[in-house]
Amino acid sequence: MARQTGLIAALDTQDPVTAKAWAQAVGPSAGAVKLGLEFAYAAGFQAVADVAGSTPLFLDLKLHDIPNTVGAAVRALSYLRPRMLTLHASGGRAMMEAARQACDEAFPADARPVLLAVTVLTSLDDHALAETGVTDGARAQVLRLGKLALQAGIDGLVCSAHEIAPLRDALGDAPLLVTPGIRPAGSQAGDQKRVMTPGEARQAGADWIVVGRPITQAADPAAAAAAIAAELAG
Ligand SMILES: O=c1ccn([C@@H]2O[C@H](COP(=O)(O)O)[C@@H](O)[C@H]2O)c(=O)[nH]1
Repeated sequence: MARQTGLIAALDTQDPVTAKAWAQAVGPSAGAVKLGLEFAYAAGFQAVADVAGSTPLFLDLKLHDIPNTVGAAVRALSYLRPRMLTLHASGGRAMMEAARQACDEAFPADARPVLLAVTVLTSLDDHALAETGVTDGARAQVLRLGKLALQAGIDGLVCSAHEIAPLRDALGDAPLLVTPGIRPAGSQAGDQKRVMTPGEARQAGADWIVVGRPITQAADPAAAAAAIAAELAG
């Protein structure tokens, strides 16, 4: 059965007014807004809540620390009621289990966020990954960390669209697959290395694509988001 692919708009800025304007612009096209390290560090967590408003919040904090600290952090941010929350799979099984346990304890059952484990950042190619000591390539590492994350009770994975097919072969249909590194045809890749277009990611079977600068740096962010949503609709 064909999967539906939704758009998450990454609102990477330090300015709450800009973020709010972008959130309104993408509202008709995006299923969630993503606020992350840049915005939270610059503007604070109350601004995160304000910008998201009633739009589902993808809170991209990429937690990565010892299990006790990550569990405590998850409890501390539960008041924000994120719909999705990220952590790094490379933090290990115990860290991910601590995050899952904290979610189960700190959130009401019907408001538990979807926990997403970042496997290999989409800004890394095989060469950059080898410099960190992982020498068998991004695909193998995504599969390794993806399996570990699911064993630890994580709901879904952040990966590039290139890894969707091998992940589905290995892990089946259940895990939610969320793919940044998305570039509409003709747009700049910038620091992203493992990229696909929105249409290619949809064909590959992404549940969600994450798109930032191709929307936020466009002359008309609302039109850019609408064009991506149309490409996803096929
Ligand atoms: O592997 C990852 C994990 C997270 N991201 C985040 O997604 C957006 C992408 O923004 P673009 O401007 O479309 O490149 C950004 O917020 C990253 O922090 C990622 O790119 N790759």
